[in-house]
Formats: sequence, C-alpha cells, structure tokens
Amino acid sequence: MAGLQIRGVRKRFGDTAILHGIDLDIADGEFVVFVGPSGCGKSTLLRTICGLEEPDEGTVAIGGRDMTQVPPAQRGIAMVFQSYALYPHMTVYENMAFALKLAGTPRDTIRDKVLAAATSLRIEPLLERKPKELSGGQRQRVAIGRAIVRHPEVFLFDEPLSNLDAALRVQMRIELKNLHRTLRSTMVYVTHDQVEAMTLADRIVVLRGGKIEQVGAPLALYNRPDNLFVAGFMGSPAMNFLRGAVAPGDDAGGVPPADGADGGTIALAAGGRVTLPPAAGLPAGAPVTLGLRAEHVVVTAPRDGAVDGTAGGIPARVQTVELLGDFSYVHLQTASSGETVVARTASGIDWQPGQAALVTAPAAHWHLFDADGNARR
Ligand SMILES: Nc1ncnc2c1ncn2[C@@H]1O[C@H](COP(=O)(O)OP(=O)(O)OP(=O)(O)O)[C@@H](O)[C@H]1O
Repeated sequence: MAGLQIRGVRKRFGDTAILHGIDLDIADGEFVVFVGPSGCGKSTLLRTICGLEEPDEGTVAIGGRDMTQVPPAQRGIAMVFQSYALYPHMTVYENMAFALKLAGTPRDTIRDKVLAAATSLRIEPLLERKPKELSGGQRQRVAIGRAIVRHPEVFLFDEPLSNLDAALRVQMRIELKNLHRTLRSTMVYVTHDQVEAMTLADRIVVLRGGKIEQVGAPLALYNRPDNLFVAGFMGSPAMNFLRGAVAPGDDAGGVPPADGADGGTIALAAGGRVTLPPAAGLPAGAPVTLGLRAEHVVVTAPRDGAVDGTAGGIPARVQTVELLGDFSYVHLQTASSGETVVARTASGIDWQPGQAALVTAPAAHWHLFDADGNARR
C-alpha cells in the first residue's frame, strides 16, 4: 500500500522560492496529474517526491513512512522521464533488466519479469534492439517497461508523451490508462496536455507559482472551478470571461435566459444583462467577471442585422471562423466592450467575418467570479 502524504513542502533555488508550502494527500492506487503554467513547480514537486530534490522544509511520506531523507533508489518508486533516459549501448532487454541485475535479482526471475513487462507493452520483438533502432513511441514503452519490472509502488511520470507525435500520444495515453487499471499502482503524472490530464487523472492538481490552486476530479475542476485562474487554465479553448457589475434591484431584462430564475442580475460591460440564480450574495455595484465555456455560447443573428440592441443577447461581431470538421469555433468581439468570445458551434459555415451576431447562454452555464477572482455560487 503506497499512498503519498506531502506536508508543508517548501523549496528554493538560490533566492527564488519555487514551492511555497505544498500539502497534498494522494491515495494508494490513485492517478494524480499535476498541471499548471510553465515554471510553476510541477517537475520540482515530482522530483521532491522521488528524492532527486530535497525540500528545504516539509516532509514526503510514502506508504505511511517518512521518506524525506531516504535516497531515491530506496523509496519504492520509479520515474519515467520525457527524455526516456535509456542506456544507448544496452539492448532493450538489458535496459529493462538493469535495475533488477543491480539489485542482485536471480537471472530467471529477471527474465520472467522482463518478458512479462515486454508482453504487456507489446515490445517482445524489440528486446534485442538498441535504443537508436527504435521509434519514439517504442523507446517510451521501453522506459515504462523498465519502470514496471521493478514493481514500484509509485510511478512518477514527467511529461512522458511530449516527444511523441499526436497519433502516438493518443495510443500511449490509452495504454497508460490500461496499465494503471492493471497494475493498480499509485501514479503521479506531470503534463502540459489538457486532454492527457482530463482523461488520465482520477484527480488533477492545478499549480500556480508554487502553490496549489485547486485539487479535484477532472470534471469537477472543469465544471466548478474555484477561481478565475483554474477556470481559465482548465479547458481548451479557455473559458470566455466578460466583465460586469451587480445591477441595482432585480430589473432583469435583456440577455436571456431569464428562464424564470429569481436572482441577481449582472449588467455586462458588453451590454445586456444576465440573470443568475440567487445566492451569489454580492452587493449592488460589485464588480464581477462572468465566465462561459465555448460549448455553452449560443450565437444568433440579430433580426434586423443591427448590433446596437440590448434585447436578445450581447451585441457582437464575428471575427474569425475555424472550421474543424464536425464542429467550428466562431470567434466574436463584443460591440461595446471589445471583449472576445469564442463559441463552439455545430457548423460554423453559417457565419462570416464581419457579420453581426448576438451572444447568449442558458443561466445555468454562467460562472460568476467576484472582484478577487473567487467563484460565487
Ligand atoms: N536546479 C535548478 N536550479 C535553479 N532553478 C531551477 C532548478 N530547477 C528548476 N528551477 C526553476 O524552478 C522553477 C520551477 O521549475 P519546474 O521545472 O519545477 O517547473 P515546471 O512547472 O515543471 O515547468 P515546465 O512546465 O516548463 O516544465 C523554474 O523557474 C525553473 O527555472
């Protein structure tokens, strides 16, 4: 059993504080993915877990045992890097067998373990080849196989698929998911790829500037981000944001849905109003930001082609249309505030750059953030 408990981990490089006190529990067998902007400390945190970096403060426990001072090789973990880090002069078999050999494992046991891992990764035909004779995807399989044979309780992955082309990434992503299901080991994974994070993770940890912004199941983060940063970071394209203020009174009129909901009305800088369910608890005049995912934006043509009316939606103009096959992204600019809105539509062929449009969305899909950027629900 090997869950992870990270407590108060701080790390500086020179004068620069990189990790600002990380507290995180990862359950045994859980698949946790770290995401965040470049330089936010994802790899440093991963390297601290595996012991390649020593924290200035705080502790890392694995399987309930404090490992903060234990060398990497004795932590019961295996790390798979973006660069594969295979030994070029050894065959695939020798690369996979190396750690077991060092540990004095009997030759027959090594053979059984290497063959079992090679079978599960479908690389048995490659066992006698050298790394330079392999494709990127095959090398990455060998790197993963080398980790598997050690039967680690925890796998750490640092952007393992980022050197692969798009098709191979998809294939390896599915294989990693299957591997996790089979091995049931704890896995911690760093990536820049939103789709990898969403599809692989039991829970995603969003880091920013060496601090945890939010931890949660992928869809929980996507549907209920705690703040503007997480809302803007999770999802591609990024969530649309529109500035506004709480309107005095409850004189909703203008932007639908006003679907009977009795609640706070937000006057948008872009024109129009949005009536949200109650309980946001903000006073009249309070500045807010409204968030809306591209798939929830409804774009309609104004009846008279004008963009100055406030009834029926936020007046906007189409800027660009990206036709992506079965759907399109329509990029719009609001007429009065100049804010941008991206809409995902089933077919973008109806829209042309320069065309007037009205933007609306059902009340339930608007996200409300206060002036501090915190979600108000
Ligand atoms: N050994 C080191 N010495 C000095 N600074 C370092 C060292 N390792 C990392 N850093 C700095 O620490 C910060 C965090 O780096 P880290 O690699 O953890 O970020 P990251 O979130 O993984 O970034 P990326 O997504 O770009 O890989 C960066 O500013 C980086 O330059």
